[in-house]
Amino acid sequence: LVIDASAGQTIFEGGVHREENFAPPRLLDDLQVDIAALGEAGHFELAGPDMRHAEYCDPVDRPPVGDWDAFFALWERLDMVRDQLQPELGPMLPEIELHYVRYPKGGYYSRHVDDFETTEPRRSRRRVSFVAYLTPAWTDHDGGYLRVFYGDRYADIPPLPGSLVLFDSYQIHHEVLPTNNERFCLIGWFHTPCDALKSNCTPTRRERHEDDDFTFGARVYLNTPAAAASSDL
Ligand SMILES: O=C(O)CCC(=O)C(=O)O
Ligand SMILES: [Fe+2]
Repeated sequence: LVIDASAGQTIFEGGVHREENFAPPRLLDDLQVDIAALGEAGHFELAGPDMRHAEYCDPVDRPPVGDWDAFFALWERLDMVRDQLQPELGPMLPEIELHYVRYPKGGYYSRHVDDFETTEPRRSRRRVSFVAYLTPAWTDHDGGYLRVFYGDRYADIPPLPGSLVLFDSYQIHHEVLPTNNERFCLIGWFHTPCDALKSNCTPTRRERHEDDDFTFGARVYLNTPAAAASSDL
């Protein structure tokens, strides 16, 4: 197991799983080199809407700079996480949505959810959100906590270097509190396949899947590798 065995159950129940030292210190060092090189190459771009103040970069489709092997090591570990979570959370596509994010001093991200109802047809939707925190050092004074909401209560999660945080993309409202220092992370989403013929696949009522099928509300998605392989994000 690449993360704690309790992770799938925690996420299934609408909790937040935190895994400390997901990226070991040496990998963290190399990832910082990678991010710095991509920054110098001008590969980061400001996110559009003003609810967030951060810059994003595609770590996969990149100019030939940085430490690809370090990024790839993190990507592989995340793919193992995806594999580990499938028995509890249902099938998730091998294509993973990924961004490096840089929050400058004063950066933030207002309260939001990562997946929401849509009337647009879609082939997959965000199922599990994850954030790998890649800032070299963090102290309480740096701020930039991830605030997660449970109804009218909340918890503040420190962006500890090398830690990984995972939660349900549809259920968990969250925000990034203003950071007092530059803050780096790799964020991304594991997608679940949708029935391409239906307009959307928003879960209305959650049920635990059984054997090879899993159910969100009224819809059943078959766990067939062929279906997963042919979908794109
Ligand atoms: O930076 C973080 O801790 C979370 C970012 C986030 O919520 C998002 O990009 O959707
Ligand atoms: Fe988010």
